[in-house]
Amino acid sequence: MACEVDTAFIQAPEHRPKPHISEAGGIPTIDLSPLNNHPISTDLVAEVGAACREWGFFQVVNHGVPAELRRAVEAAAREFFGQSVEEKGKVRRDEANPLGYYDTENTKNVRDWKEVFDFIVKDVVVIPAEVESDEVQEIRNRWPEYPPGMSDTCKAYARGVEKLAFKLLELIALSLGLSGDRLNGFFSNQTSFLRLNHYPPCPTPHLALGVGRHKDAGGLTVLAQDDVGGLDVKKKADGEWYRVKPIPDSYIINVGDLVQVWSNERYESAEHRVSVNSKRERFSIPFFFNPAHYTIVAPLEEMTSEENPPKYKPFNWGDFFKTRKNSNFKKLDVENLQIHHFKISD
Ligand SMILES: O=C(O)CCC(=O)C(=O)O
Ligand SMILES: [Fe+2]
Repeated sequence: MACEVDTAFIQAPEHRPKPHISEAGGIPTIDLSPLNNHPISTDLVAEVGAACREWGFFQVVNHGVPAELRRAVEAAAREFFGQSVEEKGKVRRDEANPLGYYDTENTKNVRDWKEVFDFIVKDVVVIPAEVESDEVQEIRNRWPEYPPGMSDTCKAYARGVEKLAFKLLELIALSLGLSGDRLNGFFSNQTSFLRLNHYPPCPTPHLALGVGRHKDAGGLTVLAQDDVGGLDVKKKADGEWYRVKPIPDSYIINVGDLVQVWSNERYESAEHRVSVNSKRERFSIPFFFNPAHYTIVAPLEEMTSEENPPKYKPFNWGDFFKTRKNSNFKKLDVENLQIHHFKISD
């Protein structure tokens, strides 16, 4: 990455990070150890519900993902990104296959100060070949030669966070007054993927962002961050940005756009972004828990009534996902696709 900042990275003044961001009164931390008891404690369900309503974000501790799996994948990420761009470029993502290494992603048409490596949990995932076409395409992981065993390390970690994601899906369903397994059916042929994020130190952290402000498009996200910090979440109530304080071995959970639609806006996906700094590189690993490509997403019947009619028209997840991915790849002159484009006006 160039040392002088390229204008492609420069955020419009209103989106540049402010130097003082509140660390106090941030997103709630929830202890998941009551999950070991049956039935699931109603206090825990209520805590998850309150966090989803107020923030759309929370951290979890005692989540059951073995720490060794996380250590191993963090070490692999460090080794992989430590190589030359030429080496990393051997597993570069392209338009035909969105998996692998990538260092020129745009969020809302501004370039992010980061490099990433994307992979899927299973060996193959089916997505639409083109937007609004019946043809499908199989995508497969691209694994680098170095570090050795990276595919096994990444897959073992993925299976661990996937289990956690299913537990969270159940808690979220219960917190909406639904049966615990109500949302599971959407996730039987997942398009979930994981991303290794590396944010190098940035000479102009006041002008650029590691990831520009955005909402996650899928079901929910299970994120591991290191001890550097930089993730900022916008709170609905006051519109301010709050920095998420790193808690060792915890996970940061956020509900994505699909939960917003399924719940008919009882929960909303929150805007977030990543600030960078000039001194320390930062690593993070999100797991994006996404449904099967053919899922038709619409407010759940149980979440709507005559007084509370559906706020969204049904849409196809595969098309939405594919359109969003294309916009990360290319710089567009228009706003990229967002769920508000499916909103039914009041
Ligand atoms: O690095 C982080 O803390 C968050 C990254 C993120 O929001 C994303 O990749 O969608
Ligand atoms: Fe995100």
